Amino acid sequence: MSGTLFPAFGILLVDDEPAWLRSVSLTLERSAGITNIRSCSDSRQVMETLAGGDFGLVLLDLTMPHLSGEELLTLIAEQYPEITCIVISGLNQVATAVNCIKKGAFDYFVKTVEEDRLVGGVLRAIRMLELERENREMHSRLLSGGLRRPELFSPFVTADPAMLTQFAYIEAVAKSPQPLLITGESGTGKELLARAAHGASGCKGPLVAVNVAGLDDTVFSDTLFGHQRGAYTGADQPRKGMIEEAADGTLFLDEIGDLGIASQVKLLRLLQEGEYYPLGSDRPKRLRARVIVATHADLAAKEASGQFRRDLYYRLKTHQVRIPALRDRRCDIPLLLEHFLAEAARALGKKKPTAPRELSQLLATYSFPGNVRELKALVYDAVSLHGSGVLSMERFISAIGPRSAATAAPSPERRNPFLCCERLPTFSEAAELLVSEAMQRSNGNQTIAARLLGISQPALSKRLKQRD
Ligand SMILES: Nc1ncnc2c1ncn2[C@@H]1O[C@H](COP(=O)(O)OP(=O)(O)OP(=O)(O)O)[C@@H](O)[C@H]1O
Repeated sequence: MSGTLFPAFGILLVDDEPAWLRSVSLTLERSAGITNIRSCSDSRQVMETLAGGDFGLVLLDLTMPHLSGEELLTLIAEQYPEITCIVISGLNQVATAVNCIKKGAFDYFVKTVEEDRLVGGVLRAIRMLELERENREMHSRLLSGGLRRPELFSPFVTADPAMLTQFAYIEAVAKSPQPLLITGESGTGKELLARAAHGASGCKGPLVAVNVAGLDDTVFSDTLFGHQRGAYTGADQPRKGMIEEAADGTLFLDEIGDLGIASQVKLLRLLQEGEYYPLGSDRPKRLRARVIVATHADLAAKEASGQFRRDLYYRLKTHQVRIPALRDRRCDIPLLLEHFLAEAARALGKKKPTAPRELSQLLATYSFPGNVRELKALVYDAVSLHGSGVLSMERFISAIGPRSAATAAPSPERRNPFLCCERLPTFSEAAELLVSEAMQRSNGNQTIAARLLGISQPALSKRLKQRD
């Protein structure tokens, strides 16, 4: 839904009857928001027109003076195999239809067919072409391995290959009118990524963010769809909905996993039909914004337990990116630490402090349930208390200590590490193993190893001496 034209490629209508061209063009625009349309009433100009523009789809009349639709179908298939043709004929003849399909037509409609079926066929072709384009784009992106516009992702500090792959994916699907689903734990950067996706879409309009968690169905409808004056008691003034505010831009719905079932139905209808009714109005408005949704929740699990509608889930996950948790991309921790130290020092008007070596080691053992946001807050807190010289570890130790990697809630498979041991180790064997593991994880730093083990540093030192 970039700019104002949909789809991103052109659709050429070919028919020798100008009245029919006007009527189809109007139908496609009114019922499906299709605006990237050009018409041609002279069959001899079709090939020249195709040569001059970025066309993806041609709607072709069969019976025309000079060149027939079937002749054009053959020419287009030869010279522009990437263009899809739909034949629209005044005749309902099975043999002709079969012949056209054999020549490569995507579909065949009779002019008297109901509008809905024709529009449905055109939308199907658009969807297929979009998927093909995305596929090609992804393929070339993977082969070239680079980003087209790396500056869009510059707010992200990362060297993680999985993150960089997600950026390439975001660029590949940037112009798709289909929704984009961003998942990831709280604080991983979902909103930051939504902003990058908005930038990559090239849409001229704004990004309008709405946190839908906790909105009841009426507030949800009012916020998104707006209302007319007098729509309900207290609606003294008309109100534009967020969908309208986001026109030609992006509507970002955060915390989508917490949306109630009634509102889920409304969102699905909006995405399927591309239109909505402001409260109190019986005149539909078109959705002219791209929709990006984000959640920290496990939508698959919510769908399985009946808390999230399956049809909406499938619709939303057409394009999906998952941002890994910070603990799963530990190589980013030192980079983010340096970045936030410099950023916090700038913001607080201080000289950038030097981080002690042990700090990186301590952070490397921590599970960061609040992800990047938590690391950022920790660094800002420490820098704000900092005087001069080397940054103190104190704030980090007091914040991280009680919830460090060793004491964080264990995952189910780690709850009992002895499950697979046929013979249980003795107390002293288990203690020895624990000490070795802690020393390894802390790179030999006794202060950190002691914290991991939940004992004091002198107690650990005594144990280590006993080993020697
Ligand atoms: N890779 C990164 N580099 C730099 N800053 C980042 C990065 N990831 C996240 N941030 C920063 O961390 C903070 C949290 O990011 P953001 O709000 O996008 O997370 P979120 O996943 O949307 O969180 P929530 O689920 O709680 O809404 C922001 O200040 C953001 O700028």
